[in-house]
Amino acid sequence: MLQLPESKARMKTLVSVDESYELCRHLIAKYSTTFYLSTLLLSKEKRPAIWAIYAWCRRLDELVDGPASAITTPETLDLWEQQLESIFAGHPLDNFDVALVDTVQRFPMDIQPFRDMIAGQRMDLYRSRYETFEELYLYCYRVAGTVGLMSTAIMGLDTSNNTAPWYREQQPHNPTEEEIALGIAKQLTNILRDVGEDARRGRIYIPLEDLARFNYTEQDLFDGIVDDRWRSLMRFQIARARQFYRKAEKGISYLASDGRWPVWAALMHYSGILSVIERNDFNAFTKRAYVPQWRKLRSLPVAWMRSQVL
Ligand SMILES: CC(C)=CCC/C(C)=C/CC/C(C)=C/CC/C(C)=C/[C@@H]1[C@@H](COP(=O)(O)OP(=O)(O)O)[C@]1(C)CC/C=C(\C)CC/C=C(\C)CCC=C(C)C
Ligand SMILES: [Mn+2]
Repeated sequence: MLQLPESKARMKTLVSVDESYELCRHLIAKYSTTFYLSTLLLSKEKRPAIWAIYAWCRRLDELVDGPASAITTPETLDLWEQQLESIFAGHPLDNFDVALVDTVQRFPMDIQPFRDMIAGQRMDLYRSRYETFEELYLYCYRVAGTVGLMSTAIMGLDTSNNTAPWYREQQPHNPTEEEIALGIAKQLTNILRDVGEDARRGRIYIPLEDLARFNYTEQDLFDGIVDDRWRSLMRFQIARARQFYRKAEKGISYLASDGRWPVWAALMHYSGILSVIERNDFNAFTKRAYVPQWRKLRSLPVAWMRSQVL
């Protein structure tokens, strides 16, 4: 179980930078094999930095989502925020933070996306419904769009894409919106895949305005009713998520070349979850939509081709 660190006063000597990256590597490999495998396609310098970011995000998410979430309060997140400030000031307070301090020094990045993610996790402490898509979008930006901004700071951009004559007059394209779009698409996908699990915890992320549009009630959702109203509602949600994937795809060619393959691979895997939901006749309540390992492996050469030519 992940825990907040002991208080500063009781802090023991921290591990070395290498040992800390190893802790982060273990954490990502344990929680998310697919993310972990995608990071192996990155250069040796960038890979551990992504692990450090992942570990910070995952530990934060576990505070509000994991087994110890019952004892997480807004004050816990205040503490986490103070710890973040300390990381950016160069002072790690626990063994995982040692790697992140090294990462933010080697790959200068803005602290704001990290603060925004804490704000997103805070929303999970007091909200279990979203009235409109605009409200849900803010949540998705905070808990997932921010990951795009953090990761791109490490993966880097390749400005040689901006050398065509028509760029001379303009600012080079900065793919911030596309970076965020991939996080949004991924989060919308998570929401559709986990709809049953979330309902069992009393949570509904699908905007209530959408439920109303398809004449589907909260009670129907808690009862796991799969009928034509539900199928139409899900088709609508899936189409929306795919719009964000399409937007994200347009930004990948602006990434430094070693980042394009892993990002294509990750994108194809997440968007594949939507197709599995369709194949399951939209029954996300009792059938967990997952992409089998062989299919993920099969998509790697296609992801590579796309990373070379698109
Ligand atoms: C130009 C362009 C397209 C650039 C690409 C930018 C890029 C690499 C974007 C990555 C976007 C992305 C993969 C976002 C992940 C979002 C995510 C998984 C959010 C999860 C939130 C809470 O959701 P929930 O509780 O429903 O999920 P679980 O069931 O608990 O999983 C998060 C859990 C927040 C915490 C996020 C993470 C732990 C993921 C961090 C991932 C990385 C740092 C790796 C990204 C790197 C690559 C190579 C794809
Ligand atoms: Mn979670």
